[in-house]
Amino acid sequence: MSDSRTTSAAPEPSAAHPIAAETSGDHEVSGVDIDLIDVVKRYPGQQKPAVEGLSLHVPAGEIVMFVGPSGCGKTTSLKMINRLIEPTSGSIRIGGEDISGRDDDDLRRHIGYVIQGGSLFPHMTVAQNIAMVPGLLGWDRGRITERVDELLELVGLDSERYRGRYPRELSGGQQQRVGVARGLAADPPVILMDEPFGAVDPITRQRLQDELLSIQEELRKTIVCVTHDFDEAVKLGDRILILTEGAKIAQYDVPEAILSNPADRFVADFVGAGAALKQLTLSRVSEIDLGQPTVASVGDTAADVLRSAQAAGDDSVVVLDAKRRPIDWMWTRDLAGVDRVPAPKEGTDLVTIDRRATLNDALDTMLVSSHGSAVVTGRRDEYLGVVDFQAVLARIQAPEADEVVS
Ligand SMILES: Nc1ncnc2c1ncn2[C@@H]1O[C@H](COP(=O)(O)OP(=O)(O)OP(=O)(O)O)[C@@H](O)[C@H]1O
Repeated sequence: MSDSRTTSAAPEPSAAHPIAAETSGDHEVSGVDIDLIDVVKRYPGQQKPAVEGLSLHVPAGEIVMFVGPSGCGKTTSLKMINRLIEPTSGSIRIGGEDISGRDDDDLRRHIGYVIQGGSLFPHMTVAQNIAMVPGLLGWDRGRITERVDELLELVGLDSERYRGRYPRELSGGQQQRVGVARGLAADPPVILMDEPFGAVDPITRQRLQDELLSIQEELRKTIVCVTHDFDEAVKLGDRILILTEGAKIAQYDVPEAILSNPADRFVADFVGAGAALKQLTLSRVSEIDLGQPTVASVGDTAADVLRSAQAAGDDSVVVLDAKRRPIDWMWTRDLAGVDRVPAPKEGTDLVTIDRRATLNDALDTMLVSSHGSAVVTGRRDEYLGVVDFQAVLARIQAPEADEVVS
């Protein structure tokens, strides 16, 4: 069953600032604790409660993933945290404050909510969608404009280009990014997500997940996220909550513990036969020694670049832009006949991987790369190096990886 962390006592409410930031260690935690105490939800006309007495402690600044079979009560449990659904009994505390006493509209303005597809208002621009909650909270115009630009940047969209667009003028992945920006807009300490990346293709999904991890590294919100995808839960979750029918806790623990020590047969079945392989999802690209092939900028003298590449024994060169973001990955043979390093050809879309991506993601990306390896980026897409199969294998076979891949 659940570990001791599921039943810690709820903190005392602070009368002055019930939903305020906490600090822990080196990192500023902007999230707050969430506590569910014996929460029951019985829908009218239903024989059995959808949620039969859920008690749960979500620590400030962590991502907790809710998983479990269809109909087990994940979404009902999530929506009770922002009172989109009212519990039949029990209590919920956010930052120590019992939310039943709060005005529900006001509560929802202080809790981010991100759902599948972004659910943007079609008649509003990107900027208007993001600005909605800050507007309702009475922020002044200048502060809102600044915030919209900052958030678009944070979710990887160029503000100039996208702030005036309507949702129909965006791809599914971009709409989802705007949905995340909107959820973060008023800087809420708590963000609830329901299948946030369910509607996008696997590569976009992977990028959005990486971006969420990157944002979380900076902001340390408390995030509760429902997913159908167990791999996503392992990748994103500081903890995973596995529920059975009636939102009963089958196991609540860190991903490593669930994978290596499932609490019972139900969890073992749920985790599935590929548990050892899934552990690849626990290792990140950032743990790997990256290769450092020759780099160049557009316009560099080709002969100089070739000489450096040959001296280093490289058969390819990574081309960076002025902000050190990778834009092309050329074979040295293609430099032989030119004077200067050319700009990437029209339509070149270099596939890169974020350092927070998992080794599973890295293997997927390498398989579609013509180089058989992948260019790795860090904060704000800055170039870090290159990862190849040998490096991934070396990581998996390293002694310290034994407990990860057993
Ligand atoms: N408005 C409602 N009225 C009556 N029953 C409902 C209502 N909403 C949900 N239920 C029932 O409550 C149970 C839990 O539903 P919930 O949507 O929370 O499950 P879930 O785990 O999120 O499911 P899924 O993974 O399929 O989205 C289900 O049996 C569902 O049929």
